[in-house]
Amino acid sequence: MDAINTQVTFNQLISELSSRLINSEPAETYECIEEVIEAFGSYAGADRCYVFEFDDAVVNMTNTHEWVRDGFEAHIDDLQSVGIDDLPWFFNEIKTHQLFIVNDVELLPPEADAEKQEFRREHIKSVICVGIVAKHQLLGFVGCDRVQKKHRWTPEEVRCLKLVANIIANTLERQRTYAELIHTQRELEKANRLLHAQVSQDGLTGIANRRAFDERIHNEIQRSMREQSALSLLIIDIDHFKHYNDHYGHLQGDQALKGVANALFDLFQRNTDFVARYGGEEFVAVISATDRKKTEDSINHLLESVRALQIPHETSGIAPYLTVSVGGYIHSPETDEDIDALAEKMIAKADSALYRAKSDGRNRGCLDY
Ligand SMILES: Nc1nc2c(ncn2[C@@H]2O[C@H](COP(=O)(O)OP(=O)(O)OP(=O)(O)O)[C@@H](O)[C@H]2O)c(=O)[nH]1
Repeated sequence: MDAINTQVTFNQLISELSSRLINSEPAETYECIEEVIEAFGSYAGADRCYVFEFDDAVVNMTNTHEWVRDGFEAHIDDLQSVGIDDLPWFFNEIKTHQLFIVNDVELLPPEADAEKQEFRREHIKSVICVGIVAKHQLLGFVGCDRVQKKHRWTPEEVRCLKLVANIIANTLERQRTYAELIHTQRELEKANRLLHAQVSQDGLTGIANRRAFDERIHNEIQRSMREQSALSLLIIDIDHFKHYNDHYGHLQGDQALKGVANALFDLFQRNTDFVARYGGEEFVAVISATDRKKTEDSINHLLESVRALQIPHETSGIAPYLTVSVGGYIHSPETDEDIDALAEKMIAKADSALYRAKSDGRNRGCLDY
């Protein structure tokens, strides 16, 4: 009667644990497996119950879960990354039959000498292990030991341990699939970030391109509405760049564009600043949380930093080196302005200020507000 009661209790517990495992989050799975082996260990009157997992190459096995009866020695720390060659007979049995039953360690055959020595070292008298197999792949095994005295494993205990191995196999398989899914998801996110960086970057100069500018100006307009702070937009255009190209050649023209882009990039380093190549020999800068004085200072700094590059431009007619003209517009937003319309208006205003700077003799800036 006692045996029947024990069996009923075990079956109930295993059924509860397997439904918990089905619904468990990956973080809870570890704990659930510990409870499953504890349930089996208690049911089978074992002194120790454990799970080993093989590595991908199936050359090493690691004790990943262990339950020990109170007062018995735990071995999990000694049994990390154990070579399967250390226990060849055992491994062959598990691989071939997915089952290893020893009622009396002292009666192991001579070819299992390595196993006998190991079991003696761990004071094991009887041992049973069942392979954990998922999708025809041997992932590891679950087993238990009797240390105090020998035990003849019953067919019912074998059946129950096979059930436990099956539950663990499904759980590990699910965990692996989950880990693979997370890995794939991370790879995709990384690829997307890279792609986004590529489509937002200007191929020649390496700074942001017009597409990135369009996105940024919209975000900055939203921010300036939220924070009720002024926003400046500058359009920067290289003076007489056609003459430069005609005189020095297109390749050197490219180098000059890179030089100007780097100088602008170095200048607009604040988090709230942004610079992009707008197209051809035109650049744009967005300055957030600013005011008229700060914007004028920025314009003067950038005119000066391009002059300071001292890129020779013999055919400029303005200076012996490369210069730029700047058109700027500073806007203090109302709360409910149309963002697209405002972006267009800011570009048009900065563009007409640039036109004035060009008409007034170039190598200078004009700011509208
Ligand atoms: N090397 C090089 N030149 C470019 C590139 N993109 C545009 N350009 C040249 O930039 C020049 C722009 O000429 P324009 O629009 O007439 O302007 P500009 O000569 O600078 O005259 P202003 O702006 O009025 O001072 C053209 O000669 C284009 O070929 C580029 O990627 N590389």
